[in-house]
Amino acid sequence: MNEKYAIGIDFGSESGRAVLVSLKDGTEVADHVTPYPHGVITEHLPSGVELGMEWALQHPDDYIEVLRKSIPAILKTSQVNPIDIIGLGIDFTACTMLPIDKEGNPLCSDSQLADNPHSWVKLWKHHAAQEEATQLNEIAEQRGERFLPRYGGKISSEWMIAKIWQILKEAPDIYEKADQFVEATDWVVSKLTNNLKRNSCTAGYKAIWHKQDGYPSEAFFEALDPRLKDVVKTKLRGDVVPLGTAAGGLAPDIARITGLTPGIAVAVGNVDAHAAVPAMGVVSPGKMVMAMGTSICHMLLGMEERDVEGMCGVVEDGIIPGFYGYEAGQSAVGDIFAWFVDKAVPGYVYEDAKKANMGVHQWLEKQAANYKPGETGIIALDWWNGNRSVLVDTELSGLLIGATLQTKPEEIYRALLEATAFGTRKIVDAFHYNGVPVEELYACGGLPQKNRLLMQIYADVTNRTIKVADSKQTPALGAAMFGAVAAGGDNGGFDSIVTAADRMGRVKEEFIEPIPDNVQMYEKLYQEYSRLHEHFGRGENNVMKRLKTIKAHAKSRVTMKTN
Ligand SMILES: Nc1ncnc2c1ncn2[C@@H]1O[C@H](COP(=O)(O)OP(=O)(O)O)[C@@H](O)[C@H]1O
Ligand SMILES: O=C(CO)[C@H](O)[C@H](O)COP(=O)(O)O
Repeated sequence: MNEKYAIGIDFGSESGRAVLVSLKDGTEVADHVTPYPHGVITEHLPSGVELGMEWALQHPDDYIEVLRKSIPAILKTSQVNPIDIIGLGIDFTACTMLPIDKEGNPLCSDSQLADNPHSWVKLWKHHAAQEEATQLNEIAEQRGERFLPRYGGKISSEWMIAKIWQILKEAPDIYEKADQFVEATDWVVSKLTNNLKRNSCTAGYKAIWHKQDGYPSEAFFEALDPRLKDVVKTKLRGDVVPLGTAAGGLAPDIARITGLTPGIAVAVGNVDAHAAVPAMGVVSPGKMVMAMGTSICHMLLGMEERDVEGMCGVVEDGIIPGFYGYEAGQSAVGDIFAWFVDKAVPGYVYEDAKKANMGVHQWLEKQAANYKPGETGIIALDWWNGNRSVLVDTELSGLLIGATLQTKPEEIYRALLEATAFGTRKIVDAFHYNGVPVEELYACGGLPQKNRLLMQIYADVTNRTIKVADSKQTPALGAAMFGAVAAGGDNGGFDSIVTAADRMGRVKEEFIEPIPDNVQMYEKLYQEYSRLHEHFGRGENNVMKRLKTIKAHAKSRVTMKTN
């Protein structure tokens, strides 16, 4: 039999990346990135319609553009015969969701509805449904809903039900017109196969679905809003199927635009961070996988269902069959560094970086590496995009403390790197001291490849060894592995994701080890971080929320004046 291959496509926040991998050993034969033409839509729709605060949308055509561009590109570079490509899998940011009509078309592609922002794809980091999430949590708590502890005590505004409820409240006509609400990962798979299948991973982590209990009861939805009573039977209808299941064969029209063979197995959708776990060879407890990019998702396997404060969720078989999959996360990490570089760095840094033939991030990293832990005298809270774990509050915001007239940009940059590491330490501790041990860390995503100082700080702050992915596109590799599982062992693929991980998953040989002196100093700084975390994060001082309210009032007064 010829060597067999699979394709994985990782749909990120800014771009989609496809890889073609050999099923012999997971070698990435070719990869290609397609930036989304419309990027993340935060201020106004392409037609000019203005968006509110905390909105983040995407254009669904951009996902199809990734298929159209990246698949032919990897076929061309690799020169692999399409006959030997037996499976395809995708992973996506989540909860990234959209309303579709009866034919499966996004409502925003209807010109009558396109000017309504609620007809568009809501990206995971759309945070404008916080009011709904807060109310949902209050009602769930009053009713003693069993699902709440499985989500660390709080359902996030990033997730499906809060987003659907926001649509219902603010655009009841869009809610009415939506035949279904779907995760973007399931929608793209439906375009690939002409078959809409809901995957158990996004349903479990993002839509409060449980393997034994199903979705929350009608009575719960009715308590939220009587109009939501039958939302599960109507707009969330359809079977929920396990990861690695084949959604169907590749549709002929997609085969035509991509150059792939019609009918090859396409796996049901998956989530980016979750797909990365088997791609690093992680199929057992004790190993926390961090998908480190614009944000961080922390993934961990456990043998039993435990309550952990502020985790995003625990889902049986949610990552690897046979285990409880735990997820937590930080809603901004690389994005915080990007904010600093784009919006707050003085011009001379750009000039010096240019003279040194370096990027601004690299230049700042090099300067920041000259400081010892504690030497900057500053500390930050990493809440530039709210807090996902353990506080689960998107209304929180950033804080920098200790700056003086002598503070340099590289010191602030270092403090921001450290703040994100402290945020991860909170998450590690929350699991480790609540019966889900974390012995070592595994890192993938863009950041471990880009910033060595950041990775050393993470090892020092958490006092744990970090193993780094040996793949350029780890989630896409994982997605390809699920594609090969969907194809099945008899067709040259695999019978289980564990076998696929054994053969194809990998990490680099060199590990990042904590440095004992740094560990000691960071322990002190972490205590300071924890004090600030409790003070500003648990209601002792709600200044961040008050500032947001003042801002909203001030903004509405400006709008009134200009109208
Ligand atoms: N040298 C660097 N050090 C730290 N962060 C960086 C560096 N270069 C880019 N970044 C940040 O990395 C993030 C992109 O990460 P990446 O994993 O490539 O993307 P994504 O999260 O969309 O998958 C951006 O937020 C960017 O600001
Ligand atoms: O919540 C998620 C997964 O559960 C998002 O997909 C994730 O945070 C976005 O990832 P990235 O920053 O790597 O694009």
